[in-house]
Amino acid sequence: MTKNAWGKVRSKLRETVGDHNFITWIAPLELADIRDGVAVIDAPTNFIANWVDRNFADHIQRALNSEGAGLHRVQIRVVPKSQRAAQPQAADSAEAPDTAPHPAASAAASAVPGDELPGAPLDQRYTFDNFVVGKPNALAHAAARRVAEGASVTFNPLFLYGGVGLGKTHLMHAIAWELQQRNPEARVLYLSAEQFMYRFVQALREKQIMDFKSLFRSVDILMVDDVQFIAGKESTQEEFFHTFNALIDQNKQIVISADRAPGEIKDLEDRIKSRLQSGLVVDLHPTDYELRLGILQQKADLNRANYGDVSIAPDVLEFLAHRITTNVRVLEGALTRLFALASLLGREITLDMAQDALADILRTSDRKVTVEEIQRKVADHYNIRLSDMIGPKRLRTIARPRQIAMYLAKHMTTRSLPEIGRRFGGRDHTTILHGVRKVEELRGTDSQLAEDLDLLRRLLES
Ligand SMILES: Nc1ncnc2c1ncn2[C@@H]1O[C@H](COP(=O)(O)OP(=O)(O)OP(=O)(O)O)[C@@H](O)[C@H]1O
Repeated sequence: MTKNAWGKVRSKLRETVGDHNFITWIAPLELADIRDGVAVIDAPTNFIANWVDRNFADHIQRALNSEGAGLHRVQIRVVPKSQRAAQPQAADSAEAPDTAPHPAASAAASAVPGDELPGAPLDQRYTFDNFVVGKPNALAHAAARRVAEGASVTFNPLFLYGGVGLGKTHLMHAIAWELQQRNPEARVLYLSAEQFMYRFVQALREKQIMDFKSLFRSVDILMVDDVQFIAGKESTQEEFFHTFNALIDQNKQIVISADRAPGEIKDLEDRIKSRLQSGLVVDLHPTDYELRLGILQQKADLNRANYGDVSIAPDVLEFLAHRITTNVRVLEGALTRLFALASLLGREITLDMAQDALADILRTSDRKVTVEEIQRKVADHYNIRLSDMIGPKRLRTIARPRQIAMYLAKHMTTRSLPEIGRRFGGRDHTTILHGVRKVEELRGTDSQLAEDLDLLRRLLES
């Protein structure tokens, strides 16, 4: 069995066990050998090996057999990462939550032998390579890159903040991956503020607070995600403050993320606020259309690799970038749903299918542009009367703007063709469809019209 075939088996497993299980349990495994009908699989820790053996061995055997391996057994053995042959970084990404050491945490953890290991798993997809840069996140990305270079500590802490699903966690993981790759010895510790609190409380309960302190003070880089979580939790804040100060004093890099700026986190002690502000504070702005389109194009390419046979009509990505403006996670979810559906049905992803399959998402992120607003803006733009939008005139100077309004109504609202027809003076849905198609066709050849469409869209979205 070649590495390539193992790659295929892994993709299959990802489909059967789901993303979350895959990242946590399957991604860290390596196929070591197949002999006499037995596949030998290496796992990096006892914990993962046991879990996989109990829960996923059958899946793995079936997936390998579907590639012609002819197995009657799968044997999972423990081979710590450091003892494995060189292998791609991506395959080693994630480990079990809580109980198993993460590669990024292992060095730090081993500083206190026998202690509970505090690191959180890193997602192998969250790398700089997979992060699309646009105007809204350029500064945060540049700052993250600088920290990931691991050279001299220039701003400490780096504080990243921004709304839900705008890429804070992605950037934090990317920093951790990069640092680890550049310097495998570096003791990088990434965890959420919630996990920090959990570890702290556990250490208190088990009277191991000195171990806890020395563990956290022995890391080279500490990364704490969603720090707003410790607001209102006094003793955790206190401990966090001391850890923070100890690391800064030793010139160790700290990276923090939160959903808002330090000064805006309620119930956070002032001395912590001011500490958090003492380095570089950068925010991830809400995405703009171009960034959303860039992200969608990248995710569509990744999805194509998973669902090889699915094709997607070009206007679908533009439609999604226009319509789903809430956050990148929702955007990703929408695209995944379309690919899964198209693959199940064996169909191309078209605009109609997208509108249908994503009606729930589109409704909630609908900016509530109405057909009437569209008609008004288009009439203004082309200097025609609003009544001509719904009237019967067939003059080109009136009929074309009307068709443009039909096109925008189809693309920017969730109204069906008959519903749009009713709002255009009771026209039949086939007339609307004809208008939409006409504009779609002209858009490719008439650059003035394409520009008008863009402008009108922006006006309607603002
Ligand atoms: N610029 C980007 N390029 C590629 N993917 C992105 C980008 N921004 C966000 N994402 C993706 O969007 C999803 C949500 O991002 P992430 O989890 O990092 O958000 P977050 O800001 O930490 O959100 P939360 O506040 O919910 O913790 C992830 O799958 C991430 O990969």
